[in-house]
Amino acid sequence: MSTTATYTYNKLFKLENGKKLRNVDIAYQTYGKLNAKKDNVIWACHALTANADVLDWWKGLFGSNALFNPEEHFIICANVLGSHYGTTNPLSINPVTGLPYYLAFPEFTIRDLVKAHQLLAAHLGIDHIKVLIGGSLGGQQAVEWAITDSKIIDNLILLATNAVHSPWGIAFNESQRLAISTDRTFYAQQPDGGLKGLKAARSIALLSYRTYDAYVATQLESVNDKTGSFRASSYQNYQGEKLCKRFNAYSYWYLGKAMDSHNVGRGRESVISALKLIKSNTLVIGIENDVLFPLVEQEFLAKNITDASFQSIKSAYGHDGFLIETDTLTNIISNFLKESINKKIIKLHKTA
Ligand SMILES: CC(=O)SCCNC(=O)CCNC(=O)[C@H](O)C(C)(C)COP(=O)(O)OP(=O)(O)OC[C@H]1O[C@@H](n2cnc3c(N)ncnc32)[C@H](O)[C@@H]1OP(=O)(O)O
Ligand SMILES: N[C@@H](CCO)C(=O)O
Repeated sequence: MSTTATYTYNKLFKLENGKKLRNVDIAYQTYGKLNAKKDNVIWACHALTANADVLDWWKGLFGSNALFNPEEHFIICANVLGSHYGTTNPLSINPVTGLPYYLAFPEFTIRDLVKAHQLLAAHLGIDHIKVLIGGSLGGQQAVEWAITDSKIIDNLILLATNAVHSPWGIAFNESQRLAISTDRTFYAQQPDGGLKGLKAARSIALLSYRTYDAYVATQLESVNDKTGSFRASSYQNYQGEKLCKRFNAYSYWYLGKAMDSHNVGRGRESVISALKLIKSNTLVIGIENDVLFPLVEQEFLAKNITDASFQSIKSAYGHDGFLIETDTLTNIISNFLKESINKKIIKLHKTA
């Protein structure tokens, strides 16, 4: 059983920067049924350009016959604030002006994305999450959520993510915004504004999601006599155009800024003391040749979250491997969840 729905938060939604949004829509999908004990919730947080349909974009890990399946679990995934897929975003109508926001949309942070999803959880009557999982920007949300409300999360799974977005990551995002800003249609504020810029931005982003080896494996020329029209060039164009067919430049611009804002130490004693607030049983997974979120960032998370273990995986894809290496991830995560049950049994014996 799957449900696609939108929850509208009718009160003023106060952002971290103090600005307010009215009537925030939160688009979400659920799969399966909440059991009587309300202890089978799997909440997936999506990354930069995905949507609420986790069974579609995380096939292999989510789906019938997969580890996270709707027969056994109540799976929830919500589209993030500012994104293109149904949640309030820069193309939404500003109730004050009656016109789309475009660049009048307020900037927001990862904490705002989490706050919206916490409101949705309250609306759905979810007060206990068996597994909270996310990769990349999804992992940034999951770690923030766990810091603010660890007691409701039994198991936290963080993939290819970090505690603070790095100068390197911010530089990639800024380069993408520079590409969008060279497209004058972006400032015309129309639904398809900035699409040429978005195409270039995705092409830049791809370089951080893939690796040298992946390009050699998939885009190497089979002949030696070419001086132009290279496969790698065609691939960059194709990938840019593919995103433009399903996303908008304004959401992309704002979501990159939200990613830049990610710093679990902001307004708290320190990054480490913020991570220490997480009491959930935690698994951190990194990808060996991830150039955007290098392993050192996941090692840092695992070292400073009290009850955390760390695993690294290999992926020819690099960073995007967290979306693709679902067989390996299924093995690692199912072992982690089995150990989590054992830990619970040991704890029960100790307290009995
Ligand atoms: C409505 C929706 O689609 S919703 C959301 C879907 N997306 C998401 O959820 C975001 C997360 N997903 C992703 O970022 C990506 O889908 C990933 C990382 C999982 C996989 O990326 P892909 O682009 O599928 O893989 P890859 O990098 O191997 O590229 C393959 C594509 O490039 C094309 N391609 C490969 N080489 C070339 C080339 N030299 N020239 C032109 N095209 C090429 C392939 O034909 C293929 O095209 P297709 O996507 O139309 O089938
Ligand atoms: N490829 C991912 C971003 C990488 O985290 C996406 O487009 O959502």
